[in-house]
Formats: sequence, C-alpha cells, structure tokens
Amino acid sequence: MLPNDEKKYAIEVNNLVKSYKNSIKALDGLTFNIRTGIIYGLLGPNGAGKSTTVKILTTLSRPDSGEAKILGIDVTSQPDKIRSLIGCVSQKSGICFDSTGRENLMLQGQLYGMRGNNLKNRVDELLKIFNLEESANRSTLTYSGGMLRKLDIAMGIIHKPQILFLDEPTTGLDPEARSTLWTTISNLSKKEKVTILMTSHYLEEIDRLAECVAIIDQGKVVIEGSPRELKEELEGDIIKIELQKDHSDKILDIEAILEKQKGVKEVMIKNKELKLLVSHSSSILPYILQSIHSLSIDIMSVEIIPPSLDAVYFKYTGKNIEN
Ligand SMILES: Nc1ncnc2c1ncn2[C@@H]1O[C@H](COP(=O)(O)OP(=O)(O)OP(=O)(O)O)[C@@H](O)[C@H]1O
Repeated sequence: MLPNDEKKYAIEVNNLVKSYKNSIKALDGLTFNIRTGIIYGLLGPNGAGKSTTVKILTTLSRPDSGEAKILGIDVTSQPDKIRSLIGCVSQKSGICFDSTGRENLMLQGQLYGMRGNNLKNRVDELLKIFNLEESANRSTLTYSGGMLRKLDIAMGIIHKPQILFLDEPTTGLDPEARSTLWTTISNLSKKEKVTILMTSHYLEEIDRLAECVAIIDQGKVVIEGSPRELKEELEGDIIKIELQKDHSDKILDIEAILEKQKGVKEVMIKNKELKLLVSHSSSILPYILQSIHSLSIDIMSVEIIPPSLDAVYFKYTGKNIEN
C-alpha cells in the first residue's frame, strides 16, 4: 500500500445514505472522491446534504449505510484516528474573545497535545502565513471580521492536518476581506499541502479556488468536474427576463410557447422572474421577446448571463444559489 501522503484520494465517499429521525433522507447514495492536495468545492441548495456530509466525514455523525474513508481509513470504525488527520473550521467561530490571537493559537495547540518550542514555532509560523504578526498580541475583540476568519483557519490547521474542512469560509465578510482570504486559502493549499473540502454559497469563490466541484441536490451528486469543464459543457447562456407583474396564471402558456422555440433548453418561471437556458442568446432573443408579447405580457428588463457556475448550478438544480 502507498504511504498516506502518496494516496491518490484523500477522501473517498461511496454510496452514503443518511436519514434523520423525522424520516428526512439527507443523503441518498452520495458518492465522490477527492484527489490528494486539491481544493474541492461542495455546492448545493439549502438542505442538499452538505453539512450532513461534512459531519459524517469529521466523525460527528454516522451514516445509515455506505462508506467514507479519509486517507484510506474508515470514518465510522476508526474515528479517533481520523480526528488527528483532519482540521475543521465551521461557520461558528471557536475563538476565545478574552484572549489575544497568539493565546488562542497556543491554547488550540495545547488541546492537540503540542508543547514547548514545537508549539511556539508553529504559532509563529501561522501568524506569519496569515499575516497576523502585528496583531498577535492584541485582544481578538479588536480584530476585523477578516482577521477573525484567518485566525479561525490558523487554529484549524495548528496540528498540521492533512485534510481541512472549511464550511462557508467567507460568509459575512466584505468583498475586500473575502478576496484576501481567497488568496490566503489558495496559498495555504500549496504551502501546507493540505487537501481542502470547502462548502460555499459563493459560486465565484468556488470558481476561483476549487480545482474540482460537486453540485449536490437531494443527497446526491448531480454533476462533478472542474469549474471550467462544467461551464464548457453547459454550451449556452441564461436569459433572465423580469416581467412587469406576476403572471402565475399564465405559466403553462408561457412554458408552452417558449419551449417550442428552437434553441430553448429549459424554462423556469418564479413570480415575476423568467429564466431560460438557451444555446445562442443573441439570435434567439428577438423571438423570445415576441412570443412573450404575443401573450400580452409586459417585460420590465432583460439580462443575458454568459456561461458561469451560476448557470451550471441552475441547470442541474433548477434553483438559484442565493435562494
Ligand atoms: N439533526 C437533524 N434532524 C432532522 N433533520 C435534519 C437534521 N440535520 C439536517 N436535517 C435535514 O436533512 C436535510 C439535509 O440537511 P443539511 O444540513 O445536510 O443540508 P445543507 O446542504 O448543509 O443545507 P444548508 O446549506 O442549508 O446548510 C435537510 O432537509 C435538513 O432539514
């Protein structure tokens, strides 16, 4: 067998099924593999099963059936072994606000059994990597949102885990802090050679950071690939049309007339918003507008969204990520 750090897959998830007591099936045959050393993105609408997956992989929950392995080790039969190999940064901060950044890191290291110079050197190293050296001895109460997220991630990797779980790492940050954190995460993956599984609601974030992404819906992977592959495969644009008013009573007529148009692949209507997945937006747009007018429906605005992860997400889940 190859030594752990040479394993092809850092995470193997095979046919996981998990139902909760209220008989909700959170995972329904979830399967994916994550290559060692990459950043992997898990995307999915609310309730798709992302948190349940992360909980099983981090040994906080058990599946009803199926198998999950971290570096070849089964998560259900050997949870103690798994815990020293992984780091987890959840949305809820683990920072102690009475203490400084350095004290937080020292305490976290001690929880992992680190002591003496080994711990001190690692704390110095992390403060440098995360650009927190100048603020290291200040109370974390004085930190900005971006600094707190960086400290959270630094605490998550104090023990040099081989796998890091990042749950919505930049939620709540302003665009500038988010962009800084993206650079930090990307550098981290390269410098610390850590495999990262991240969940996110920001498609731009996954697009920029993840080498591979799985879109999950209703407990299953619906599509997987690099963001580029997924966008290329889409071969189309989305036309977003806002109507003057809600025409729920005419949904069937709108669908029927638009689906007849050559080049229209999918139609979705929600309240006043109409979204079409089409092959060539510029040539088809005039016919679409004409069809809508022929139903005596007035249009407020039209927007063409070029191939993007948003469009891929919409195609495979029929939903917008922000919803
Ligand atoms: N402890 C629980 N008890 C009962 N049902 C649960 C529990 N945790 C999750 N669920 C249900 O399981 C399904 C999957 O939930 P999960 O939290 O894994 O989804 P998610 O993709 O992480 O969603 P979100 O993006 O909203 O966090 C949902 O229908 C949810 O309501």
